[in-house]
Order: sequence, then structure tokens, then C-alpha cells
Amino acid sequence: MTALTSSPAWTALAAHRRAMDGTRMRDLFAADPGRFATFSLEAAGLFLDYSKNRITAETLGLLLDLARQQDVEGWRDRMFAGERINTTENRAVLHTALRNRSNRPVPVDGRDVMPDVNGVLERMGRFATAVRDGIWTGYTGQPITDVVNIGIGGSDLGPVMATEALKPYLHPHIGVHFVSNVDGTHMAEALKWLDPETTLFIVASKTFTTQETLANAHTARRWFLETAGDEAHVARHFVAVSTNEAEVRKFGIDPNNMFGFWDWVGGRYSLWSAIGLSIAIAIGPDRFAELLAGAHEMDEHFRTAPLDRNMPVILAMLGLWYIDFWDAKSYAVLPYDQYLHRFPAYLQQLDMESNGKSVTRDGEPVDYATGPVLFGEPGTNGQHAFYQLIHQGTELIPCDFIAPAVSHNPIGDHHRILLSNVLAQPEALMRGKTADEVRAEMGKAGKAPAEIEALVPHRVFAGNKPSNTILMNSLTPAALGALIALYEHKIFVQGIVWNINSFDQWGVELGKQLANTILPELADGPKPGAHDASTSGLIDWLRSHR
Ligand SMILES: O=P(O)(O)OC[C@H]1O[C@](O)(CO)[C@@H](O)[C@@H]1O
Repeated sequence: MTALTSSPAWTALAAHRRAMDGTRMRDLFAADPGRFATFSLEAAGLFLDYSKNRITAETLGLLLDLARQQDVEGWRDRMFAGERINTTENRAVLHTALRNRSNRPVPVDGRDVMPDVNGVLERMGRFATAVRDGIWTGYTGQPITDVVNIGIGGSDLGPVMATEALKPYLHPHIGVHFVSNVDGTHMAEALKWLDPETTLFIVASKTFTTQETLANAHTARRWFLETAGDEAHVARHFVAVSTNEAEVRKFGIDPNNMFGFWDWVGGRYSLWSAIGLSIAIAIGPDRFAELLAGAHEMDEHFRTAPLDRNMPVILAMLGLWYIDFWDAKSYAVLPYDQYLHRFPAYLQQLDMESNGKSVTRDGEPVDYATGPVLFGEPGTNGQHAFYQLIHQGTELIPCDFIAPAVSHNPIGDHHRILLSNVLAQPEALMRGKTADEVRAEMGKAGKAPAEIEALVPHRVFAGNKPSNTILMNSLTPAALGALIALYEHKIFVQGIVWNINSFDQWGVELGKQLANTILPELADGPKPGAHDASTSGLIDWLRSHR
């Protein structure tokens, strides 16, 4: 057993879990009229109801004991203080500094990073305004009509998700597009309707060595030069966002057109940095500042609220409760807001790249489950796709439901219908439907007893399925900022309790290395090198079918 699973807090939870067998949320609600008030809280403009979980006050107490035992508060303070808590890469973890609207100094190796952070933010703001106001023009003097962000992973998913989420705030005459996949189709489809004279490319890559992004950027450059002709025009149409000035120069982008950030910003935590340039152009610097401010408010909450009133900590510990003590392997995030349709995809990287780890910070194998498989779709679409399995399948899948009280598009009674669904699903998951309830319902509908009995097993809902509901007034930039920061910190807390490093991603390297080996082997020439029979067979098949 590892130190964690043999620890007092863990073993107490394991015993408590066994004692919870047979406990049903239905009964807990019936026994305690104050359950909703006890298990809900508000922070940074977000309201969290976590009363529909398999918990009692004792459960929460034990979960928080575990958080304390693992020194969540100490690690949190070390993160905010700029300590190098990403030990395998020897880096600080300071995405919170990027949205530190208090301007409290944040030292890294004794040097305050805030002047640099504010400096880049100001440059981004000036540039975004110039593009938005038509002052930054293309090489023929025309205003920019389209911006294409070329990046992948953290250099894509955050900006895509945020510009989709904040569509009501977009500039009316500038289209923002994203190309991430190295599949030429992605680029070809994006460029199809664009005019090189009025298109601005943002090449976004922390390292500026990512194969997919560089391939896409070179293709975009060639496409642009086919019309523009002169290399000198590249400067008005290509800007870079990176930490790697040398590689940016090598690509041929003038460092004056580069927006920098720092190694202490993880890729999947980077939308708050210059990686958010496409967001700033899309919604304007003031709205971008509101996004940062919303996240900062959640940071302050996370930094200062006691653990039992701390939204990210509570969400984290509930998630961990199901993963480690109820054998839940996956987890659904279900936004009831069409604008949040890319939010689950964004969270997949945030959560699965952060906590998809199986060794501790010291390199020992874990003997407990870590990050879950995360998936989701906007409600109500998901209801007509995979909710069946959540309601009646054999897997336990905890869910987060997310919804705004007010829609940006108050058409007829659409929003009321949407809200009725986001309330009904957690209720149904929690309550379920017993055999007697099925019998009574079918009896009332005049069904024959034999038919009723045949269908009872199919129409019973076990219920007792856990979920959280997160509400906000409306999906503003500030609310979105708070929501993202909530999940960032939730993931952080889980990583600390699991004693893993949530800030590296070595697991993506092997595939990259092997792809580089296979790349030349797909060309004509000598037979493929040493592979397993399957990989060699597939290479041969592809070579003979083109
Ligand atoms: O911004 P870069 O350096 O191009 O990296 C893109 C992505 O690649 C990864 O390193 C691995 O997928 C991510 O962590 C990162 O967000």
C-alpha cells in the first residue's frame, strides 16, 4: 500500500464508504429539509448545489480531513507564491499571475513577474484594438476581416472554447477561425472563403516546435504568399505567440510581432496569457479584462475561503470520493448553454492531461485511481444520446450540470424549456423510479397486469446517481472566467491529494517520437524499419493504396 491508501484519512473514508452502503439520497433529502442549504454555496458569481451527492456531513468532514492531511492548503499557497511545484519540469505554476488583477507582487526566483505580465497584456490590448478598429491593416491597406489562430492543444482549445462561449460579444465584422489539426482538411476548409489581403494569422505555440502547428503555419504562409508575392508583406499578416523567440525568428516572424509568455504558464492553463490574443481581438481588450477578473475572483475565493466553503475544494473532493471509493471511471460535464458547446472538449485537456498520471511525484506507482475519463455535450443534445447509460447503465457516472439563469437569446419559452431540463435530469438521476412507482404509473394508464410486470424491470430507474449543479446569472466574460478557474483549481486539488504532478504531460511524447520515425517511412523508398508486425503491415497497406 502507498502512504496515501494506508493513511488515517484514507482508511477512515474507506470505512465510511462501506457504512454508506444502502444509504439513499432520496432518504437523506426526506430526513433533512435543510440539505440544500447545507450543501450549496456561492462564489465569484457562481452558485453550486452539491446536495445531490452520496454524502452526509460526516462524509464531507472526512473528505476535508483527507484534503488537510495531503496539505492542499500548503500546496495551494506554494502555487500562488510561485514555488517550482512542477518538479519534473522544474517550473513554477503561475497562471493565476496572468489574471492577478490585484497586482499583488508575484515573485519567481525573487523577481516580481507582474510588470512583465501587465506589459504583455497592454501590448495585446493595443494590438487587438488596432485590428478591431481597422488601424492595423493588411498589405494592401484594407482592414483585417478574418483572424486565423493556428495552434493545438492548449494553444487552441482555450481560445476556441472561449470565443464560442462569448459569441454574443464578438466583433461584428471580424471572423475568428481556428486551425489545429495537421489534417490538411482543417486548413483547406478554413482558407476556402478567406482573402489573403484581409486575413491575419496568429501562430500560437508555447514551444514553437510543435509539428502540427508549424506544418499548418508554413502552409498558411505559402497560401498567403501565392497572392501577396513579396515576403515583406508577411509582417502585416503573421504574428506569433510563444515563449521561444529564437524559433519564432527562424520561422520568419519579426520578434516585434511576437507576444511572449513564460515557462511558468502551462499550455492547458494559457488562455489567460498572450495565447488569448485571438480572444482579445474577438471580444475586445475590455471584455478580455473582465474574463481575467472573473477568474481572479475565483482565485481569491480559492486562496482564502475555508475548505468547507471552498468551491473548487468541494468539487475536487466530491469527484475524488466517487473515483477512489465508488469506482467511478468517468465523469460527465453537461453545459445547458449552446455557447458552452466546446467546454467539455476544453476540459478534456485540462483534466485528462493534468491528472492522467499513474506515478506519484516521487515516481512511485499509485495504488488508487487518478483522473477520470471526461466527456460531455451540451444539454439537451446529450439527453438524446448518452444519458440512457447514465440513468440505467452499469457504470456510475457523476455529472456536473451547468446553466445560466438568463439566456443571451430569449426567444419564446426556449430558455424555460432548457432550464426545466437541466433541473429535471439531476432530479431524475437522484430520485430514480421504484418498481412500485412504475406499477402505479402504468396501472393509472390502464395497462394490463401482465404487461406491467413484463416491463417493470425495464422501466425502473435505480436512482441515487450523483450530480452537481452550477448556475450563473448569465454567461458573461466574468462568469466564464470564474467557471474555468473553478475547474482549474478543482483539478489542482485532486492532483495534490493524489500526490501526482498535474503540470507535466510526458505521456504525449512517445507518440510524437514514433510519428517522427514513421513519417519518412510513409514516403516511397526503402521498406519501413523495425516495427511490430501490425505497424509495419499498416504502413505497407497505406503505401500500396495511394
Ligand atoms: O503550445 P505548443 O508548444 O505548440 O504545445 C501544444 C500542446 O502540446 C502539448 O504539449 C502536448 O499535447 C500540450 O500540453 C500543449 O498544449
